Amino acid sequence: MDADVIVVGAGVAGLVAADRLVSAGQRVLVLEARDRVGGRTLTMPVPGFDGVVVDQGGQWVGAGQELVYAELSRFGLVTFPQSTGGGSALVVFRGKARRYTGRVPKLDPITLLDIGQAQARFDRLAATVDLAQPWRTPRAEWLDGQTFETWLRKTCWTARGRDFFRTATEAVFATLPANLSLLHALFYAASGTSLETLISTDGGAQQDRVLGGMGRLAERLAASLSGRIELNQPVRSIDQHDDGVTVTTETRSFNAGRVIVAVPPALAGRVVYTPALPAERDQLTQRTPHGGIIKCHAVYAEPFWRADGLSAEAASDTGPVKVAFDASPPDGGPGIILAFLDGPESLRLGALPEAERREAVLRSLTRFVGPRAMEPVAYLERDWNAEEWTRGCYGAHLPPGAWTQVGAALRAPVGRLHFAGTETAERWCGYIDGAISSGVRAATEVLTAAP
Ligand SMILES: Cc1cc2nc3c(=O)[nH]c(=O)nc-3n(C[C@H](O)[C@H](O)[C@H](O)COP(=O)(O)OP(=O)(O)OC[C@H]3O[C@@H](n4cnc5c(N)ncnc54)[C@H](O)[C@@H]3O)c2cc1C
Repeated sequence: MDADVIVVGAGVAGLVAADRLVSAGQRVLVLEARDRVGGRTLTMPVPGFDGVVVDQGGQWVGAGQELVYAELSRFGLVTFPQSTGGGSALVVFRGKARRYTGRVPKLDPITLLDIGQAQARFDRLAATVDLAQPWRTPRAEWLDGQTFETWLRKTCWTARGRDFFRTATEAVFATLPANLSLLHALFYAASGTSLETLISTDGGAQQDRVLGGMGRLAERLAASLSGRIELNQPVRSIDQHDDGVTVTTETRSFNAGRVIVAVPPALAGRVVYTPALPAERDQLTQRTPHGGIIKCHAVYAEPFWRADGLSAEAASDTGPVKVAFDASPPDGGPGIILAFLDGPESLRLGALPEAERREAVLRSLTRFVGPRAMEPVAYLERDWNAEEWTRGCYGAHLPPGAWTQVGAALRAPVGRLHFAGTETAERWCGYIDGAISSGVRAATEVLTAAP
């Protein structure tokens, strides 16, 4: 045996699972396809600015994500508020830009009333979701038998109200409401407290950033697992037999007693299993598509928008950039704007030559902070749709029928195989907090499983 337990995937979920198993005295080996750890978290230096970094993957930690705060503080990593620079946020709706402070964007009263009534109905339904077993939610088949878009068309009184939720859905799920089952939208929101929490900065999921970057968390976890992680080892097949499991990568084979597969379900479905996994599990992995994200950072000599009373936090109902934030370092230095290309826009722009995409992104940012947006001193982007070992972000979403028909296979172990990853989390599904809890849960499953 090469290890008691092999963990496939060195994202936060896999690293946390390995960490907890090692603490419990298990011999662990982590196999990672990439040449780095961290998966969907990745901190990169900004060229030309010593010590300045940007997070090209997951970056925020927010209200209710106690597991992330605890894990960060264990490694001495500190956070600072997203809203450091002050200034007004901006909403560009129907071509009209409006500044606002606080939580509620400045829209006309009828639209705000409509958003309020639809959100209240959504919250009432979300409160009924069984987070551990969404398919057991009251009226689960009815909720799962329609898309979020269908529900919005029935529920919102105004086109503007619908467009608000469409923009919010793209920002949160990186896909259109037409692609989500209503049950999934409700589950995901309840899993992260509420839709409002998911779209909010102060008191919400975008509350704090990590000094030095969120990528440090995976680096610290990996350092404490030193010698137990093999990089550049894409797992191609997993064979279960009477006395253990053989995991085969492109170049080597490894044996262990049990395996934790800590990769998103769609990618887990590309591994060849012997014997074949139960049909329900295979069908699940066929029905967990990813959203689409290109995360872009435009770097300027200074955060010039602050002199205009702007925070660089902006949302728009038209793209290509629909959501932007200030990503400048907290202690002076360059000004950095983070711009998301999400959903179908990310696929469309991802197919363009880099220079054209950059031009489109910067032009889009001029709507938020003016013409100086066109003259960055540096520009970085990461197309997560094109990344071989992610293939779209922020994570998986479930289309109609998937939760109620095959959802039970999401985290059910199969023989000596266990499943982790943020997609399997009950709380903060899709977020780093969910990745942590899933790693802890899978490690506990292994430790309590019959030998
Ligand atoms: C642009 C972006 C912004 C985000 N923003 C936030 C945020 O602000 N806050 C937040 O909480 N979350 C955010 N997220 C989501 C968050 O990053 C993820 O939920 C979390 O990192 C997922 O961790 P994981 O370990 O479950 O999966 P992953 O990080 O995807 O880890 C899976 C690992 O498995 C590896 N792998 C895949 N296939 C194989 C194979 N066959 N063999 C071996 N290894 C394999 C991958 O390389 C990867 O390292 C964001 C994500 C993205 C992409």
